[in-house]
Amino acid sequence: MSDSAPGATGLKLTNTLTRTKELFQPIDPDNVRMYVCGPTVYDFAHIGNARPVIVFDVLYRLLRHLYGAEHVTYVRNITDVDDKINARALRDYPDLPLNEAIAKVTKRTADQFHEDVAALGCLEPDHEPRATAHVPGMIEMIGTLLERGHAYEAQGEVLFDTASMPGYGGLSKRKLDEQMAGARIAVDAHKKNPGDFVLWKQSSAEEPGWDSPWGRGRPGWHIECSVMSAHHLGAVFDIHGGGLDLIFPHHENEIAQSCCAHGTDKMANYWLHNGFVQVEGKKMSKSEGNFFTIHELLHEETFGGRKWPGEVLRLAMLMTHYREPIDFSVRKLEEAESLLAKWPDVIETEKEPSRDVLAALTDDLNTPGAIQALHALAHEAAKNSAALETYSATAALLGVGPVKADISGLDTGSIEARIAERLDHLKAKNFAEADRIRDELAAEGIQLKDGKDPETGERITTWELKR
Ligand SMILES: Nc1ncnc2c1ncn2[C@@H]1O[C@H](COP(=O)(O)OP(=O)(O)OP(=O)(O)O)[C@@H](O)[C@H]1O
Ligand SMILES: [Zn+2]
Repeated sequence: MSDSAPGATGLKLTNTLTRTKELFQPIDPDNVRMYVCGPTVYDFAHIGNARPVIVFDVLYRLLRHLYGAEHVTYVRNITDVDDKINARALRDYPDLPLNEAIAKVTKRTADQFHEDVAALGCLEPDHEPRATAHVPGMIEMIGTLLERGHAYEAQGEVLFDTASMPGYGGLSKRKLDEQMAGARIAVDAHKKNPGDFVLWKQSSAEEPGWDSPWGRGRPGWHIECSVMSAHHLGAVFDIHGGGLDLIFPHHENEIAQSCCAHGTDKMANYWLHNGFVQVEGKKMSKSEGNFFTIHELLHEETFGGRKWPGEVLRLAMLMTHYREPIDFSVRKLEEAESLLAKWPDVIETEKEPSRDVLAALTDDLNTPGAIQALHALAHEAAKNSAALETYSATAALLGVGPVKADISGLDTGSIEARIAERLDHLKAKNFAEADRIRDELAAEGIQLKDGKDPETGERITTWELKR
């Protein structure tokens, strides 16, 4: 394939399917399609969970730059069916009916997740499907897998028959017989092969469930992503991403289900996986207890005795290549903060981003190289206004630096109406009410700046969104 192939932009990505860096060529350059596995919403997200969100946000921004913003579709799901959610609901709301308790846990966690990743400068995906809204699609896909001889029923479960798929294990390069060794045969006696995984399982009266041809039950985790990705992106799409730990079994099983249900030999053409955020050489994870939540890093003083701005956390994450491990440390954050402190404020500009930065990013998202080039440009930008514009366009492309937040989702009419109301209160010397409005807006992240109109001398108030 050459750089002049249709849709080729020179972007190269390391594809886990082939373990090589490949030239990216979209199926349809008018609609470049990417799916990233999102959070299971039962608890605060930790800074390790933030890594795929930030990494794929940079890839999303880059694709939008290369193909045009309206030619990229990014889907990141929310897993709101999971036994860990049920357990949390029972623990936190023992007096509520289970469905209500689950709804409370998932709403609380998803809202927190959105707040956290917005503070890290991440754009919202184009679609954010929730598993609970796609159960009929899952039942349909499981039915197809049964019909086609890729699944079987046993002891109230529907299981995927891994032996029915000759290419099973192609992503993780695991062979079925390797999975056999070390398998707990006694526990899994109802499975034909130990690697067979659950598509559907029956629910007891106390567990959440949906009616299905196999009784009232709930879907397994893997089928959720196969259905939600096909719904928004089709049977075969361009990029599928997530953390390294998802290669096996989650992504392997997504591929098995999707390919066998749709009769395709691929689910996505490029599979990208980010490395781990580690603490003292170990994966940061909830089960190890060695984690820091995004929320506490932003708002509490538990890590290094202070709070850390979202911009610093984001830059620190991008200073390491996405496939490498990151040791999460105070030093790393301080390094990012001192870089940011040297960079000028970003200005509005239509200018193209720096070619050096683009060259780094299109080389398998080389963000450390991009940051180095941006730093050199920031130095220039302090002296020269053309460089300031290029620097600004480049910082905006990466979503780093003191970038003004995206206000496109805000109700600006309501903000302006409240500002006008506050000005009326100030004129009437009704200061308490004026302050109340200012505080209310501040709580929404809207910061007011009072000034004077140079001609009339009248008080004017402008606002900006603080991340
Ligand atoms: N330490 C980490 N570093 C980088 N990515 C991570 C890390 N831990 C989880 N992820 C990624 O975060 C995303 C959300 O995954 P998920 O909700 O399953 O978290 P998790 O694996 O349950 O977290 P934990 O391992 O702490 O229980 C996935 O893409 C996963 O690969
Ligand atoms: Zn998934």
